[in-house]
Amino acid sequence: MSRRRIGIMGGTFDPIHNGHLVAASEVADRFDLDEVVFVPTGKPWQKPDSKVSAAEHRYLMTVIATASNPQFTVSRVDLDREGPTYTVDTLRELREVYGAQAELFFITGADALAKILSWKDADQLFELAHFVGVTRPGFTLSDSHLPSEAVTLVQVPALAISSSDCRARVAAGQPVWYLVPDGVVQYIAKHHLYR
Ligand SMILES: Nc1ncnc2c1ncn2[C@@H]1O[C@H](COP(=O)(O)OP(=O)(O)OP(=O)(O)O)[C@@H](O)[C@H]1O
Ligand SMILES: O=C(O)c1ccc[n+]([C@@H]2O[C@H](COP(=O)([O-])O)[C@@H](O)[C@H]2O)c1
Repeated sequence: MSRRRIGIMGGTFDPIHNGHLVAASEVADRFDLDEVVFVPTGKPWQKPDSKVSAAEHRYLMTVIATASNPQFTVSRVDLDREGPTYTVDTLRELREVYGAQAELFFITGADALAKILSWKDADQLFELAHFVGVTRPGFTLSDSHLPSEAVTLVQVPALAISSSDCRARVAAGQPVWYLVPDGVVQYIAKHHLYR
């Protein structure tokens, strides 16, 4: 049996937007992945607490956004673990879930990749998964600070969308249609998020 190839898309997803989905879809195609698991962060310790929406809202928006794609799944590992979210823990837990034979590919945008050496136990991350850095408008994609065999850089269609811009648009009464999936637009309105 061939080894399963699993992409991991970690993020705060406050809210999940089409930039996340396009990046995951593109990497799934290039790397011939069997599945991409979206992992909403529990406590993103490098973002200010007061600014992050309740975990269950972020989880449900991620489920809604990914529901129509048979290759996409959502994991609660980071939401259900106590304390700050560290990717080193995420990768260890997902290794247990998917088994020793699975190949794991952790997907990060250019901004996240640039900061990866500030993550907990950064030196161990590259033994736990292969890292895929994707282009993102406004950021320079580089792996010169990282071990060369551990990272692959991939160009994805440029979507100049960020969660912070989506939140600001909702707060200002501007539309987020076509920046986030339709179901997420409706979820945000129904729960009065970002007002
Ligand atoms: N438009 C995009 N294109 C490519 N990658 C992206 C894009 N937006 C986010 N990412 C990547 O997705 C992952 C999760 O991002 P996150 O949930 O923090 O969204 P964000 O838009 O960066 O949020 P915020 O604006 O609140 O900081 C990160 O690795 C990030 O680099
Ligand atoms: O492990 C860490 O210390 C660490 C620090 C910052 C971010 N991360 C992970 O990077 C991913 C993207 O994070 P963010 O903050 O850009 O949404 C997400 O899976 C986070 O858990 C991980």
